[in-house]
Amino acid sequence: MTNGMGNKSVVLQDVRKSYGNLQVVHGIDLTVEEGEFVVFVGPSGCGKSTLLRMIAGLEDVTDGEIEIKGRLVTDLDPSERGIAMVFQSYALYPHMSVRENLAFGLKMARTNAAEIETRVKAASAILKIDRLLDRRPGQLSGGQRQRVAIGRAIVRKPDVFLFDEPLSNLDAELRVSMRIEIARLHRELGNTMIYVTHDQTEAMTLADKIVVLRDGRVEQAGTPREIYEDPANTFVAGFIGSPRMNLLNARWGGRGLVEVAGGRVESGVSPADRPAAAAVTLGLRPEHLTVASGRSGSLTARVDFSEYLGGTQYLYCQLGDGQSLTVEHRSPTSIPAGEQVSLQVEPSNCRLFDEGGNRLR
Ligand SMILES: Nc1ncnc2c1ncn2[C@@H]1O[C@H](COP(=O)(O)OP(=O)(O)OP(=O)(O)O)[C@@H](O)[C@H]1O
Repeated sequence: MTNGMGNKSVVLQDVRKSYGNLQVVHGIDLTVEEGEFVVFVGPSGCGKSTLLRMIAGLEDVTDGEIEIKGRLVTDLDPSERGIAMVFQSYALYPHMSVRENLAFGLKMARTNAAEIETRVKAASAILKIDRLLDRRPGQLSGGQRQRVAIGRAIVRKPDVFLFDEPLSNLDAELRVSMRIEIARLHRELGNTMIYVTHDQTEAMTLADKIVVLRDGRVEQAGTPREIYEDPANTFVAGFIGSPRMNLLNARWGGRGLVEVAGGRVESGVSPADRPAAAAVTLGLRPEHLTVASGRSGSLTARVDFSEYLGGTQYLYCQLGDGQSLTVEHRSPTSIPAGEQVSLQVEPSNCRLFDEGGNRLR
């Protein structure tokens, strides 16, 4: 392992987890840098929470090693790992005041009273909950409870914050404001944070690095921009982005051309040794398709349904061969259902994948 490297905060080496005969995490290697905000994202059941709980020490590791700040922690108790975790359920003590909730962990760790007072004061100022200190959790809104839960993590001055879907019990508006609060907190504290969510907007907006998981494996890890612009496979391409990337069945036409639904699209990609007419998947993001005038585009589609959202319009279309296609249309003139449209795409915006779903470059 990387003892004493200093800039590595959390290192996972071939981490595996099985419940009985069922393996749910299949050998994950990951390095989280000091101060980095890393988001684990993926569909339900992909193993995000299990992975986070293994880092926290709340779940045994079946195989592999976990290191935090240069220290091997695989077999240490949660309290010995220098981490603090914030749960979706808040996990506050209902019979204690906010002040007592914040102080409780420190009391248990025999921190002296003056120090507890200082830390509680500092944390409640950061989270703007100073005026709620004498209330009980039952007298707080959901957002305020989550602030207290985060405050309880802050007072412990952990090396690493672990968040398990902390905003999923909040309503849509509150989620947005708490998301911004968490981003601000990260900027102010500068700690390493690892955050689990199935919400791709949270992943895109909060992360320095997104780790996309599926079935207990890492599909891709990278900056939000890398994940969005340079997806490694059709799973990542389809998972991140809303509305999702169009993934069209197509055939390789040679010399950069892709044949799809009777049209030919210049893909800008020329993968070596692709036999002519080999099946490929053409990935086109809705915002990269533009409605061309007349028939000058490379694809023709019929608009089945359209949604007007003010600044933009989503066109749900069908290609000649029945494949569906979503187009994000940004123009003052809206296009009604039933219309035939000619669509154009820049070669630099085409993403090509092989039959196994892996990216062709
Ligand atoms: N105690 C357990 N016993 C058996 N299987 C479990 C146990 N806990 C989790 N699993 C299984 O492990 C897999 C990963 O679960 P995990 O909770 O980590 O997924 P997740 O990605 O966090 O999903 P979600 O977004 O739904 O919370 C799932 O298939 C789940 O059914």
